[in-house]
Amino acid sequence: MKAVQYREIGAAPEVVTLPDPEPGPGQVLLRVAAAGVCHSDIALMSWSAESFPYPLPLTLGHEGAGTVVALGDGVRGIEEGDSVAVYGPQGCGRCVKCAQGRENYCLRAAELGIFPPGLGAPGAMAEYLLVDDARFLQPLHGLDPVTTVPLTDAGLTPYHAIRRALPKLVPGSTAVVIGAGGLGHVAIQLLRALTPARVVALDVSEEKLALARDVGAHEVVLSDERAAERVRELTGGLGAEGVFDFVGAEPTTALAGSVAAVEADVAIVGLGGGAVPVGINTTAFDVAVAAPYWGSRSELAEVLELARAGAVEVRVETYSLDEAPAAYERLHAGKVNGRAVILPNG
Ligand SMILES: NC(=O)c1ccc[n+]([C@@H]2O[C@H](COP(=O)([O-])OP(=O)(O)OC[C@H]3O[C@@H](n4cnc5c(N)ncnc54)[C@H](O)[C@@H]3O)[C@@H](O)[C@H]2O)c1
Ligand SMILES: [Zn+2]
Repeated sequence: MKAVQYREIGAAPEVVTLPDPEPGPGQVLLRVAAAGVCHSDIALMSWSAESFPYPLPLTLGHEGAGTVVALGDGVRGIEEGDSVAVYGPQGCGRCVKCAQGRENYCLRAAELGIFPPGLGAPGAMAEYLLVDDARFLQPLHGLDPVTTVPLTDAGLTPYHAIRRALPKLVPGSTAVVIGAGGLGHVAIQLLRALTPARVVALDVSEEKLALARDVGAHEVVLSDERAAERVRELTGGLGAEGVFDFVGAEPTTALAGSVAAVEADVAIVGLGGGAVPVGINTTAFDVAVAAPYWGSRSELAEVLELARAGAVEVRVETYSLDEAPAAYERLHAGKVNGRAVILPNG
């Protein structure tokens, strides 16, 4: 089969030919219909050899959806021909987080060498994907795999972050979304569907601001040195009760801290390495700052239900497997509008 691999530290991803995988006991083989291109992969591919956490070569793609084509011994409850989305986080299967279906917070998995597809284990940017356990598969029930696949990360991650902040997002409140990219443009829609908050979206690109407006942001603000002041003005000087930073770099985490209202919930989702300056001497007391990671299995099921109800619609640009390296370049250059999705089987 053909697959997209990150093979060498600092090199661009490459399209290679690999043996077709076969399911072992308990495993499920998918013919991949769609694989999402996430900015986290770009962060990952910028790490040094010393800090790179996974074995190379690595088949990319931690957002995957496809059709079940073969079942390993002992797999029950799923049939060949089923169309499914893959829940990415993996767990040890024995800790409290795993029992709760919150494999995203299982810390033992990595210690045991159990990794998510595309983030340590072979990922979805290939014609076929092996999934270790049927409990990580969620039926699509008629959803289009191409527009649904980003929901496994670009939908699930903002959904998890927003759920934490729901008690703060009451009528009259404001939610700020920093970065209206793959995750951010879904976050805006989730905020509109789940909360009465006024949604203010920020980005450095006018095109992304147009997309943000198109998917439901009430206000858009260019993310420049005047942005904090603009957001403060829009909130009558009080700041926002929910702040979601999908960039996470120094300028945006500083912005996130400075637009937070008293008792705000600030979620730093982007992996840009910035920190939020909060303290008792700032204007915002009792701000809670969190760095949420991905989401739970039940939250993925909930996000898929929202898509079925028409509450979220991912904007996608589609590419063939051979075009995947070019799709990563476009994402790196900030040119992807919505989410880039690879179609490994054409
Ligand atoms: N915590 C998690 O579980 C998790 C999961 C998935 C992705 N991520 C991270 O979330 C971030 C977003 O991922 P994505 O795939 O949506 O990326 P993306 O490239 O699609 O979107 C990023 C957006 O941020 C905008 N942007 C860049 N600099 C900005 C600035 N200074 N101010 C405002 N906007 C700015 C870009 O124009 C772009 O629209 C990445 O850092 C990614 O690694 C984290
Ligand atoms: Zn991701």
